[in-house]
Amino acid sequence: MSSDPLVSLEGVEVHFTEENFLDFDAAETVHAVDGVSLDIEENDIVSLVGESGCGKTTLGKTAIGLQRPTGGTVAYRGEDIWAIRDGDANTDTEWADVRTSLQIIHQDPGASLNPNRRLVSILSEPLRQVNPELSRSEKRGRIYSLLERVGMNPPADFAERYPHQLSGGEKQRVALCRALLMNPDVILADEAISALDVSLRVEMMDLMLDLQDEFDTSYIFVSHDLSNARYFSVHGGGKIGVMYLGELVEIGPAEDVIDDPQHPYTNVLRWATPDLTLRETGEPPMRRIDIPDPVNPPSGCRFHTRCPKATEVCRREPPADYQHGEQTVACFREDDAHEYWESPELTD
Ligand SMILES: Nc1ncnc2c1ncn2[C@@H]1O[C@H](COP(=O)(O)OP(=O)(O)OP(=O)(O)O)[C@@H](O)[C@H]1O
Repeated sequence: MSSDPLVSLEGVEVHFTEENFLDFDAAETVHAVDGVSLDIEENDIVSLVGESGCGKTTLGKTAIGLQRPTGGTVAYRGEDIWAIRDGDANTDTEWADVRTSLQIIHQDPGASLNPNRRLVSILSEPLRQVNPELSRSEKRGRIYSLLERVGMNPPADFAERYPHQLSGGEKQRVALCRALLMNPDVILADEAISALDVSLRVEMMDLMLDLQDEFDTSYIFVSHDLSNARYFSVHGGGKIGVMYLGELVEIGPAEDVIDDPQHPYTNVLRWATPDLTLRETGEPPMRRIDIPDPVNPPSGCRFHTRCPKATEVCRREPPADYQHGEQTVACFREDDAHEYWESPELTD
């Protein structure tokens, strides 16, 4: 067995260049992800949180090989996945196997389930790919037992239904079954519970966690909702990674990040999550509420334009990653000897 992480991102950057059809010289580059390094281990859980547009989905898709990075590397078990994809790697690893190992479930499962096929046919497809040796009745047996396992009873009845005959929660369970039947190493759950009724969200997260051990998989859980990310990562013993304008500003064990946030932006997210009942004051702990444009991210620390703790040096210099216990934090405040402490406070 290799000791390499399952998936390892090193200095990953994803920039999207958008043409301006009125002025071809004025193409704009969106800095969706910048300089992110992150490891996903076996049976790991990493929840990615942050405001809309901060790059969570792009980072998740990059980690599972659905988005090619414009800079940095993404390795699967120590091998560069894009070199495998391009046939440039000196390896026996096949791109098709990498693709099978890295799965996704979306916010809208309905869109990814073929409306013209019954569930038994939708769920036979991954088995055909991964276990071609199974007979028809063995496939059916596996599908029934998994449907039963995710609470869709009686399975023989559900197996004959079409996607439009299912509720949103049932569709999401089918999407989860389909991903699991691929026998994946990692599932990217991209806002996978956000569209469900609040009462069903915890049920779905519990189901995903129960199935994690049985199927030996890791999750990258993308959510704009810190309380869901907390539930998922705390119950699964995983991490929370906080993103701001394309950068990972804090990552660590879920309880540490929630109970003892080190980055001033993590504090804002915590403040903005009423479920956490952690609001200490009526005012948000930041100087401005507007999010800067990812086409033109601020210099230095990207959060300096809103940060209540920013000093002149934050405008000038991007902070390094500092270690605070098991948390990794991109903020000068972690370094007692940094010139930050002598630098004049930003007030504009
Ligand atoms: N294919 C694309 N082409 C151009 N820009 C893109 C593309 N995909 C994403 N972006 C931009 O990249 C930035 C990050 O988007 P992303 O969807 O990763 O953020 P997010 O944190 O997942 O947001 P949300 O929670 O709203 O889904 C945004 O500014 C978005 O508009």
